[in-house]
Amino acid sequence: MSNNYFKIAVLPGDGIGPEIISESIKILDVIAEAFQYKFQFDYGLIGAEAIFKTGEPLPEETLKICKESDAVLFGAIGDPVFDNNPEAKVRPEQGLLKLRKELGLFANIRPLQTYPSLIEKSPLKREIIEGADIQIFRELVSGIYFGEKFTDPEGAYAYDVCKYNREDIIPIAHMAFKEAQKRKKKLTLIDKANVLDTSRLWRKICQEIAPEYPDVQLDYMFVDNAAMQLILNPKQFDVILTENMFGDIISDEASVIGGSIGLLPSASIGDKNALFEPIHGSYPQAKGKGIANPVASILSVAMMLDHLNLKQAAEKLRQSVEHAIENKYVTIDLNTKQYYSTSEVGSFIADHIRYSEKSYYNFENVKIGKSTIV
Ligand SMILES: NC(=O)c1ccc[n+]([C@@H]2O[C@H](COP(=O)([O-])OP(=O)(O)OC[C@H]3O[C@@H](n4cnc5c(N)ncnc54)[C@H](O)[C@@H]3O)[C@@H](O)[C@H]2O)c1
Ligand SMILES: CC(C)[C@H](C(=O)O)[C@@H](O)C(=O)O
Ligand SMILES: [Mg+2]
Repeated sequence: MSNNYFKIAVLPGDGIGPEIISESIKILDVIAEAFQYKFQFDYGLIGAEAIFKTGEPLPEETLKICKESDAVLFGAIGDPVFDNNPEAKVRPEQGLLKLRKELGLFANIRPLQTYPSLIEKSPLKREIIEGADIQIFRELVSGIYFGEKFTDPEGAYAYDVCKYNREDIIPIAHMAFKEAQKRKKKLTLIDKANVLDTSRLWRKICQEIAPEYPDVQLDYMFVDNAAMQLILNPKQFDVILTENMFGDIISDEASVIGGSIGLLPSASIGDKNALFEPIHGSYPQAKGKGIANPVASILSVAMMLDHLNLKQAAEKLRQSVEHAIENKYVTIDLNTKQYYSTSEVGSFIADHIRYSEKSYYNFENVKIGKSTIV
């Protein structure tokens, strides 16, 4: 791999997945041009679309493309056909879970921030959310999602086992401590240690590791209280560390602070591979309507650029997203009176990158619509 050529596996998936991924590809095309990189896009089937076409939620070919990539760009999966049928044995979500496991993506990082012009869009009060800035570290390949499961054929009972090994916890705990060191030096482990053995193992291991990070304050919070504290006083959090299912739930909740789940990106990191996806799902009600917010996917691209060490491009992309948001160039989830389509928002961000990247286009002020690029 030369340092300006990258193989990107692209898995659009279901529902709004293809629409938001198109915008991310639009952005990557502009970044390639502006910064002189080359991205090779290898598309793969996953989720319901893959089941309909191949019978498998994660075809071998898709897994191969992902394993050979420098990064995976993932849209969303899930379809009401399966959501509404509890008897379905083959399900779209199995594709994503298998992919995470096969690629060893143990750490799912979900950053949350607020934007000044969107403060009023959150149902929470300004003084509560203004300045909130949280990084959630969610363990992604163990716990109840991956434990033994069983459904009695008669339908009398079913179970899902939640199991954690030390080795599942140690690497992500170190990552979270290191991230806290770079930030406000506060790490909150969210668990249910008053009830669950697995949670007590998480606490024990975090206590063992903590002395290696003497500058980081390690706090604990039970998940039920955390669900309340997140919307009562989100600014008390800096870095959050938690297990798989708690992380899934509290990150959707945390998205309310930012104004829309359509803004929240994520990075799923393993030792060899990495995948970038919004935290939201396939939002099937919006499929094909051009109303989905593409920003979560576009910011996932920014996380991907960081991961590929293309820091300048990542920074430019984030600035361009902020520029769109500050200029109220947003989808309907963020402004029901004046809004733009999925592709208009993507194009606005792409144009801002294109025309403001002075190293490539040597001019200072270009007008796009009502906004001046500076
Ligand atoms: N990573 C994934 O692919 C992923 C994540 C979550 C859910 N799912 C799947 O998605 C399907 C739908 O699940 P759900 O309805 O619980 O969750 P969802 O995230 O798809 O949608 C929940 C709500 O969030 C809002 N929303 C989501 N994405 C948005 C966007 N880009 N722009 C604006 N608003 C947005 C909408 O109001 C929507 O009704 C299910 O099949 C589920 O399994 C997949
Ligand atoms: C679709 C589902 C398997 C997935 C999860 O629970 O991890 C989703 O909710 C997410 O947050 O990425
Ligand atoms: Mg989720």
